Amino acid sequence: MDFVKDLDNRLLFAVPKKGRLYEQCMQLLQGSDIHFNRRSRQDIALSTNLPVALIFLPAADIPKYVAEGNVDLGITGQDMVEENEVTEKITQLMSLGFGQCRLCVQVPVKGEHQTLESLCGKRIVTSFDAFARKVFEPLDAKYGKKTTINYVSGSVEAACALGLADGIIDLVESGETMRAAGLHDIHTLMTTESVLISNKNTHHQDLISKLTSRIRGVITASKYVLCTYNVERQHLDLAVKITPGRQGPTISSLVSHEGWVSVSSMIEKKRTGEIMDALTDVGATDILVMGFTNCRV
Ligand SMILES: Nc1ncnc2c1ncn2[C@@H]1O[C@H](COP(=O)(O)OP(=O)(O)OP(=O)(O)O)[C@@H](O)[C@H]1O
Ligand SMILES: O=P(O)(O)OC[C@H]1O[C@H](OP(=O)(O)OP(=O)(O)O)[C@H](O)[C@@H]1O
Repeated sequence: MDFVKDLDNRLLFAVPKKGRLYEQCMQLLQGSDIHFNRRSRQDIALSTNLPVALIFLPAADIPKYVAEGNVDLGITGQDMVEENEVTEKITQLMSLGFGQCRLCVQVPVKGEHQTLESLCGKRIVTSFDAFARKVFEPLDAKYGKKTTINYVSGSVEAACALGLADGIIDLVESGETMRAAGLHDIHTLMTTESVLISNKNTHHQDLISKLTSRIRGVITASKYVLCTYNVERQHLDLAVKITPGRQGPTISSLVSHEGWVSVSSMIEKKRTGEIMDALTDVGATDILVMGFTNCRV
């Protein structure tokens, strides 16, 4: 296939080729009806139903490609955007609600250096060397010291045990990797999650709006469920307070039961149990909760 020719006029959409964000990105693309066939080991896949080409890249490189206009749209971590120092050069379209973790300075639990000041002038190992410089350069200037910052691309937590570092800067989600390495965090530099970003001068604004709206629909659908129930009209006010909906509930009369209405409302998925209990308490019956895979609300 002549990819260069086939890429002409397509929106180039960079997604992580592996790692922590990969699976959820693939689910997001599927939910957004962006169809493609990716052949084994190929890093470019043409969409079969939209003028889009998916470019599979390391998450760490995506912010630069987007900022420089090599691709139009991308999914990566907010941490990667800041590490690449391109926050001002890209448009951040939306947070995607996965890949949530913290970027932390970590040291051995029983180590000699337990504060940033104490680490100043010592050795730091990290994949986030720009962040590390931002933290330690001001301290170096203040204390007249020179902190050594060494870049590694992965398994950062091993550095202290190997005697290569006095502290590290890396991501923490559950904290399992950190604890397994005998480390604890002494300072959080940022909290992060995955983000959808675009190039500021892309010629594909209309298509980006369309894709953004599809992706927002999938994310919203994952957070909400549709709740329907019947309730006596005299208790409707109480019930509506429990399920106000995003823009007010839909209410229709129940022809077969005089004085009763049927209510349908979106509710937050994580509050389902609590809401069903409260509806039962105000006399609602036939309470049904249904998930949906996509929406435009
Ligand atoms: N443990 C985690 N929990 C949640 N999100 C994470 C976690 N680790 C990384 N991320 C997010 O995923 C992004 C990519 O990290 P990941 O470790 O997958 O990178 P990678 O180096 O491309 O992959 P790999 O580790 O497979 O080489 C990070 O920038 C961060 O935003
Ligand atoms: O707090 P936790 O839930 O244990 O997650 C944190 C770990 O996840 C990431 O690494 P990943 O497993 O993606 O591999 P890597 O070290 O090769 O980047 C990150 O770099 C930490 O090592």
